[in-house]
Amino acid sequence: MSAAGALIAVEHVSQVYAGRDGAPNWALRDVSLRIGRGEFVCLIGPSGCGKTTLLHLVAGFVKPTSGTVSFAGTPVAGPGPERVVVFQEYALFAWMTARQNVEFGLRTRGVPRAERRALALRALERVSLRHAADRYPHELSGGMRQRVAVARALVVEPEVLLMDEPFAAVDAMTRQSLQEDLLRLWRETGVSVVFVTHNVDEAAFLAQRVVVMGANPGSIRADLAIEAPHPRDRGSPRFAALYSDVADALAAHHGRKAA
Ligand SMILES: Nc1ncnc2c1ncn2[C@@H]1O[C@H](COP(=O)(O)OP(=O)(O)OP(=O)(O)O)[C@@H](O)[C@H]1O
Repeated sequence: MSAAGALIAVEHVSQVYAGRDGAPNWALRDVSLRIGRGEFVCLIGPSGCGKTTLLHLVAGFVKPTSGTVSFAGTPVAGPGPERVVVFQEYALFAWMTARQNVEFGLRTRGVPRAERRALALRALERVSLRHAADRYPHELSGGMRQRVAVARALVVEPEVLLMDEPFAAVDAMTRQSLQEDLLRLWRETGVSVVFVTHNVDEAAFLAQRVVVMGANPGSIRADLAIEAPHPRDRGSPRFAALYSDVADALAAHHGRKAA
């Protein structure tokens, strides 16, 4: 994929912060990554390897120390509705109902009230939460809150969802159903997904491509194509093989098996 043909093109990006001792901390060093339209890519790696930094560069929250980040052939100069971020948790406004939270992004874009309402309800329907539209975040379970966050992200019809460990804070059963829902929404909308996780099972279940990162300096250590079609059956020998491929790539670069 050429840089011009890629939806997201990260070219020789480094991001340096001042460390505690004053020495440079290479959150990312010379990272290049191209992601195509409609791809589902997981970024996996140990704490501190720069996964969130990379996501935030694509989101336009920060500018790289050096190198370039482009989206659809144009340099990223700041956040935009075509690139929305879904955070791990607590990203909903506590004083707004589920529907008002979903409407928020549309309000800032000047969509008229009646249309906003209809679009928000449709987005909540897509995540099976139409019935909870008038509830406040504290009246929703963790899984429901993340469904609202996904509806809020999708309602603006982004080209890419940038997801930062979005399901890390919920229990295992809820997590699996959120993963299945996300795959369905990805299929239905054609949106691209860049999904940060620490979890090998999650990457093996979701991704078409797993980008393995390492720390000190933050960099890409392996880029694995996962060719198995969705839905993937966790009980199958094929899934066990996928899981091992991802775990082995992580272990090869970090000297141990991940969870
Ligand atoms: N704003 C900042 N100022 C200073 N250092 C930062 C900043 N943001 C990130 N870092 C440092 O950059 C490195 C990469 O951080 P980042 O959060 O991107 O890693 P990560 O792989 O997402 O980690 P985790 O899995 O723990 O969330 C870390 O050493 C972190 O301390």
